[in-house]
Amino acid sequence: MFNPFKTWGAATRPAQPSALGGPASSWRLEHLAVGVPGGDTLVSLHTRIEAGRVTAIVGPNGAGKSSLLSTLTGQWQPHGGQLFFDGQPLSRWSSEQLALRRAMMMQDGGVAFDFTVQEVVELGRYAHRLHPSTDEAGIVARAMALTQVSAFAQRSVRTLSGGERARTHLARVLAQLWEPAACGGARWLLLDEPTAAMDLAWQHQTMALLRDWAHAGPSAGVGVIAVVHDMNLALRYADDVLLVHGGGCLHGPAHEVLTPETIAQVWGVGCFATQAPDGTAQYLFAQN
Ligand SMILES: Nc1ncnc2c1ncn2[C@@H]1O[C@H](COP(=O)(O)OP(=O)(O)OP(=O)(O)O)[C@@H](O)[C@H]1O
Repeated sequence: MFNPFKTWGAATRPAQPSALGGPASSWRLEHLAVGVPGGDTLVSLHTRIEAGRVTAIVGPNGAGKSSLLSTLTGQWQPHGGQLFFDGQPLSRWSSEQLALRRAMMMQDGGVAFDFTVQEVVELGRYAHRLHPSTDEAGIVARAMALTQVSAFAQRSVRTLSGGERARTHLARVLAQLWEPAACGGARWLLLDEPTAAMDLAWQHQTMALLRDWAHAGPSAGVGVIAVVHDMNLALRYADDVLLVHGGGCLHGPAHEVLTPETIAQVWGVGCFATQAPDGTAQYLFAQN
């Protein structure tokens, strides 16, 4: 049976020039089969994700979004196909090399020990311990200031609210990638529902910050891959959307993937387009 989710990927899109001026950095997913270790394959993907852009991973509960992230981070082995990071199979990268190039914020923000907020953010700098920056403390302080957790610096993360904890982990991953990697190449943020626990203002501040890191400012050129459930956040802040559904994916510009028709087909929710004052398309939803 015809399944559009298995036929349209971004694999044939031309490479974007790198905002860093170097060679384009990308993840290449070649017929990549993703699934829980020892379980069935959840989704197969054949596409390429490029740096200097925000890519939102969307899809229904259980579709395989977190599983895809776990595969991209190397925590889970692919069930099949190939996964290349900057042209090299992911398995050929050492964890030390990868830690200088990509930072991860997974769904469970719990920490095993009773760390303070500052200690959690300092963990982001662990990857740089052999070649520290000239201002390690300043990086940690600036990352905490950016996500406004400085006031909690000496509190145990276990005592924070869900949103405060999420902002602490956001500061951690930003601290990890604060400076361009000495080895060159773009830096990547892999984030699983970073805004899920955040209030309305922080959802927008976080997505705007991620977009700035991808597009503008001193950190321009960072690749951002983030699982999000909010279609309007994805429409407003993501360049591309990778929609995981029914064992396959759609990947392309956000407004081309997240059409009212596709949303109705995938989630069974009615969707009416409206326009924000800045011209951004946004949707109103109603159960069909
Ligand atoms: N460690 C695990 N062991 C067994 N099954 C798992 C495990 N992790 C996930 N699964 C199952 O794999 C499927 C995909 O899970 P995954 O977390 O990737 O979905 P998701 O798209 O991220 O969903 P959500 O939107 O609910 O976060 C689900 O059916 C889930 O129950």
